[in-house]
Amino acid sequence: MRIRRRDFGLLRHLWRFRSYGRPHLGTLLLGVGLRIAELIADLAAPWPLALVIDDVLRGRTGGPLAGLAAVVGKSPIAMMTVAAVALLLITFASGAFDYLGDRVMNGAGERITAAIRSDVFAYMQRLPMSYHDRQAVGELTSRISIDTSRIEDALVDLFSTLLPGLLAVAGYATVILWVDWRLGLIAIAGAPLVFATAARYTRLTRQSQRRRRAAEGHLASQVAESLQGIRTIHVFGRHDLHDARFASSNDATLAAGLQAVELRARFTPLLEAVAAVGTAALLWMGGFGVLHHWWTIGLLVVVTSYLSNMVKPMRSLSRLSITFPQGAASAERVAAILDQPAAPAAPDRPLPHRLTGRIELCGITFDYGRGPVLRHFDLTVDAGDRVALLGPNGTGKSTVLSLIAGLYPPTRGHLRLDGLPVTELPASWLHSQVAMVLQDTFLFSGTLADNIRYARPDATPLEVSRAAQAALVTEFTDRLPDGLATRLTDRGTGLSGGQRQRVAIARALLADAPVVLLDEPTTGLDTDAEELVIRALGRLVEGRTVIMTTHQPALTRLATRTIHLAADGAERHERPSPGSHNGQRPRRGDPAALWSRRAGSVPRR
Ligand SMILES: Nc1ncnc2c1ncn2[C@@H]1O[C@H](COP(=O)(O)OP(=O)(O)OP(=O)(O)O)[C@@H](O)[C@H]1O
Repeated sequence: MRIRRRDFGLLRHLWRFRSYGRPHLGTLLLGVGLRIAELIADLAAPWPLALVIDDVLRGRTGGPLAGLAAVVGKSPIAMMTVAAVALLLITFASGAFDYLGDRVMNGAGERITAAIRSDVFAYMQRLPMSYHDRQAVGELTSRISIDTSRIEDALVDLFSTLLPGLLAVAGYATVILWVDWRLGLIAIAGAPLVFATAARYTRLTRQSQRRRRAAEGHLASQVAESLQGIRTIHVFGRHDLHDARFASSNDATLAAGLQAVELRARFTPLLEAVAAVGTAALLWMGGFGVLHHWWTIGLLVVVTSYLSNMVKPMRSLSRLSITFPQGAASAERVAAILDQPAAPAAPDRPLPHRLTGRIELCGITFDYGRGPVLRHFDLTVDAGDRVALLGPNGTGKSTVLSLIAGLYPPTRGHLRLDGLPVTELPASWLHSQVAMVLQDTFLFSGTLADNIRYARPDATPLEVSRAAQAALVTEFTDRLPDGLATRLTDRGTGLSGGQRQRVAIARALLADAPVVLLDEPTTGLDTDAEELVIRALGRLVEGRTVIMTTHQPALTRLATRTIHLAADGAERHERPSPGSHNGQRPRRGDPAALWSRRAGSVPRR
């Protein structure tokens, strides 16, 4: 059998997860021991029958069980009783070892999978945003949930099937040869053919499993996308479009699944047919030998029984031609996540407890991979300044905020907070200094209080409730029977846009970060909701450095400066904000003054 480079590649992917087995090595070895014990019991199983046939029915006096006859006496009843009891004990022992072996192996397998899943999830979560921008949610979900389980199957099979299977086949072959080498040679002559058949199927299955997992991953991403966009589907009544997309992915998955089923269905009968050739040869030549008194009937029964028992581990080994390629294909998909370069670790340096909030962007160029979005962009924001970034759609306003929040590193240029390069700051510290309110606030399942506490898990209930009050969240939660303890369902459905934004503001207030980024926080709200959100924002921006992007003139009342981004992401025109008293910063401690002023029109080019 020719082993291709690609085979090693696939096994390499599976092999790299071996370290997860290391903490469970003792358990896995215990499992192997139990499998060996089961094998020994199985090897002993045909001998009571041989005893009855040769020593009781045919009255033989010699043979391998002569010693036993000397112990229990030659009475046929005594020998048959011993044979029957032995058969029962051996069968029970084999069953018990089988049960314990399965529990030990599969238990270790479950733990190994849980550890792999948890590490892959943690690593994937921390991968840079540029990676997540390119990935479909469903595809990643499928890798974490399904592919890790397939790795488990392969790793468990390595210990529970491959090692014991090889031991069993070798054990049976050795014992058969020991019982009578001529009978043994006849019996095991067909084994190489069985292995050649299994090897061929392994190759075919590997390709089929790769296609199948890719199709399943695509199907999962279709489902996830449709569920995320379910509101839009309902609004436009385009269920038919998504039915069609799903059907196309489903057909591909079905075709790959049917191909796998076909391969699997063909495999076992073929293997048994190959094994039957050996059994038929043994039956004919073994019977011939009995007629010529080369060996006894009992011995022929034992060897025939061994040969048929040998098919069991062979069938288990043949299953590996499915689970191994399946596991290898899945390992390749999971390894693709782990092979993504992680965000570089920040250098160890002393950091201030709290930034003053000065932000500098010098000569920033940024490219998502489809051409520069920002070119040589400069902006300096003094501590306590409130800057509104304005400009047409797609000019890179949100991108500027994402860069300051450390979500992407600039392609070129320098971005500093209080003189510290953002790309060299530890993510957890940076997020404690920069709070962000987005246009679409994502709320997680849990209570409203949990969602507010998301920014600062150690906040006390009193602090959460104060933040909720300041952000005008209590204005609507006071009318709910459970108040802040109201549970939100998946993604926080059940709250209006304005209510969600006020929860986001409470979150940011609780974070108490010196820098606040507001990315179109009032978009899509009606005038009343907008007014409430702006009132809440007024409390949030007080005493902090703020950069906001907005198309809503009302929000620019909170700004001290407005900056217009031009379409090429570089050119800009800077004006004092109309709400800033000729460019003077509004008085601190008087946010009401900010939202009571009439919104002035924002000067445009
Ligand atoms: N994650 C991303 N991957 C690739 N391209 C992106 C990504 N986010 C934004 N872009 C592109 O970058 C450009 C700037 O987008 P950005 O959202 O920063 O603009 P904006 O000025 O905030 O627009 P708007 O006013 O519509 O919110 C757009 O052309 C957009 O298509």
